[in-house]
Amino acid sequence: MEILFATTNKGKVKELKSAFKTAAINVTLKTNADLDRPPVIDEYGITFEQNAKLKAHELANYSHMLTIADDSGLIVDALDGAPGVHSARFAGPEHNDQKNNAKLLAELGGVPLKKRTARFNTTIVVSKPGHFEQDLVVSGQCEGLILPAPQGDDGFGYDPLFYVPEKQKTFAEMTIAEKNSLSHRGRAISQLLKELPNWLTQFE
Ligand SMILES: O=c1nc[nH]c2c1ncn2[C@H]1C[C@H](O)[C@@H](COP(=O)(O)OP(=O)(O)OP(=O)(O)O)O1
Ligand SMILES: [Mg+2]
Repeated sequence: MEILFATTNKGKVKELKSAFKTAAINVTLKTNADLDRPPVIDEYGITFEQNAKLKAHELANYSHMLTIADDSGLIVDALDGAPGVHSARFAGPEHNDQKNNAKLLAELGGVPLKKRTARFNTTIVVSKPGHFEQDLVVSGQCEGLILPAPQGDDGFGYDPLFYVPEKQKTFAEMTIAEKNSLSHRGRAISQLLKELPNWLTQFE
């Protein structure tokens, strides 16, 4: 079976591919990078689910493929839940991972470690062209702390600042398999793998 992962984020692709491989799921995963001039999605939703659906539906319509989309973000308690659904564009129009991390550290300047609690959320939507009312929606969360300085070189996005107390490591200090075993995205993917076979039967 061929599925489109409607994303431009190579880090997400590595994690989903690794999880599918571990679960021995026999799926060929394509991404936006495999399409000819894929649409750029305006993620104007106010929830992760809305944004995941915007991505899944536009790319399903464009590709005519069964399509998965992932909308994720970091929810920081001391910032009243910011950056949340705005995590990708936290640093403004010229955002990138480095600028987003710098902005997060600046906003949390002077906040002691025990008040730097945060969680990641991933919401994944699976859409079949022509059947959007039957979307499959799953989510996962992971609790952690925002460190005052980056630690580790792996991963992407806010990974070097996101510390998981049980592992005494940031996401950027974990292998993909270890991150998937406890991360927001890993948990959402586990739920997806549990629900997908039964969800697919309604289209047989
Ligand atoms: O596991 C993660 N570890 C660290 N950072 C993460 C993670 N997961 C999402 N993030 C960051 C990346 C981006 O700044 C924002 C999500 O934004 P989000 O719109 O979902 O993804 P994106 O724009 O990078 O790719 P796309 O929309 O094409 O799937 O949060
Ligand atoms: Mg995005």
